[in-house]
Amino acid sequence: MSLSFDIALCFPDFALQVAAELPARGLTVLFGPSGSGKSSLLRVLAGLERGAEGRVSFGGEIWQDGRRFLPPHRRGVGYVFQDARLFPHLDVQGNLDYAVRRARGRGARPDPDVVGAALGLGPLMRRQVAQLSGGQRQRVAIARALLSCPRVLLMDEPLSALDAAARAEILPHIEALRDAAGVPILYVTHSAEELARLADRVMILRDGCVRREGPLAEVLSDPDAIPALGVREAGAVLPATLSAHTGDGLSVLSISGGELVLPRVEADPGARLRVRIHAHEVIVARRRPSALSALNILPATVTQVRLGEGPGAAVQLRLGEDLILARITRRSALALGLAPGVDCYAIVKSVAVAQGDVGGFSGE
Ligand SMILES: Nc1ncnc2c1ncn2[C@@H]1O[C@H](COP(=O)(O)OP(=O)(O)OP(=O)(O)O)[C@@H](O)[C@H]1O
Repeated sequence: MSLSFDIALCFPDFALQVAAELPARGLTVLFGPSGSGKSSLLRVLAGLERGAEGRVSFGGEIWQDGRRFLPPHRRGVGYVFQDARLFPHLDVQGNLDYAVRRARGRGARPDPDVVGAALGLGPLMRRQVAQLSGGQRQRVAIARALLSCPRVLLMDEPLSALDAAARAEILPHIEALRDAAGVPILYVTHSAEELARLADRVMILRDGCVRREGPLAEVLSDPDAIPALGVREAGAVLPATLSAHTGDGLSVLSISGGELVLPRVEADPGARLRVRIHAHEVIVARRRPSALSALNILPATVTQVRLGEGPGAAVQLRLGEDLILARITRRSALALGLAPGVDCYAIVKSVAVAQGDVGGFSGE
C-alpha cells in the first residue's frame, strides 16, 4: 500500500510544504541540505507534529485530515534514528523480543530469524548493548524497527554517526532490507554515496519544498540535479551484471552500452549490481583515443549540454539504454562542439570507481 501525503508545517522561521506519494515498496531517499526540513517531514508522517496541516493516508486509511489525527502508535510506523536508542538493560535478543511482542496482532510479521540473518545478527544475540560497536547497534535498531511489523519504515540518517568502515559494513545489509522489506522506506541522508547505493527513488528537499523527485537513474543523470548533489558528488548510477573476474585483479561488468572493467568487485558472476560513475571522472572524446591508460572507452551520444555560469559544463551522454553525466570545462564542451546528437566516447578510468560505488541491484 502506498503512503501519500500533502502536508504543511509552519515554525516561526521555517515552513515545510510537501506533497508526494511513496510506492508500496522500495526505498525513497530524502536528500537535502541541513535545515531543509527532512526530519520534520518524517516527524509529520510519524504523527509526532500535532501542528502539521493537510492530509496523510496509507492505502485507504486516513492518518490525518482536517481534525482527524491518528496518534503515532496507531500508524504502525517504524522509526530508526541516528543513534540506536536500544534498551541498555537488555541484550540483543531481548531488544528484538520486545519489538516482536509490540508487533503482536499487527498482521504478517517478518520472521525474526530471517531479519536477524539479513542484518548479520546471529553471533550477537546474547551480547549486551554496551558490548556492541556503533554499526552493530544500528543493525539491531534496524532489525528491531522491522520486527515491530511497520507498515512504513522511516530512517533518519541511520549511518551518520558511524565511521566509514562501519558504514561500509552496514550498507549491504540495508540493501538487502530494501529488497526484502516489502514496505515503503523513507530514508534521510546527506550522503551522496548512500543515495546512490540505496535509493529506488529520490526526493530532493530545499527550504521546505521538493525541488526534484523521481526514480534514481532519472534524477542522478539530470544535469540540473548537479547543484543539489554538489559537483564533486554528482554522477549517474548504471545497472550492471558482473560477467567475470580477471587474473589481474579486475572485474568485467556488462552494462547496456558495453563493458566496464573495474577493480575487483566482491560478487559472483551473474550478480546484478548498480555502479555509480562520478561525473567529474568522465572524460569525453570526439574520436576513439588509442594508447590510453584508461580501460573503459565507451561509444556514447550526447543528449544534453548545460553550460554553467562559471568554467564548468555538464554533459549528459547516452550509453546504450542508460544515461551518464560528464562534468567537463565549458571551454572543452565548446572546443569539441558537443551538442545533442553528437557521437563521442566516454572514457572512465577503472580506478575512478571505488568499492563503495558498486552496490547490489534493487529489483525495482
Ligand atoms: N520544534 C521546532 N520549532 C521551531 N523550529 C523548528 C522546530 N523543529 C525544526 N525547526 C526548524 O525547521 C527547520 C528544518 O529542520 P529539520 O530538522 O527538519 O531539517 P533537516 O533537513 O532534517 O536538517 P538536518 O539535516 O540538519 O537534520 C530548521 O530551520 C529548524 O530550525
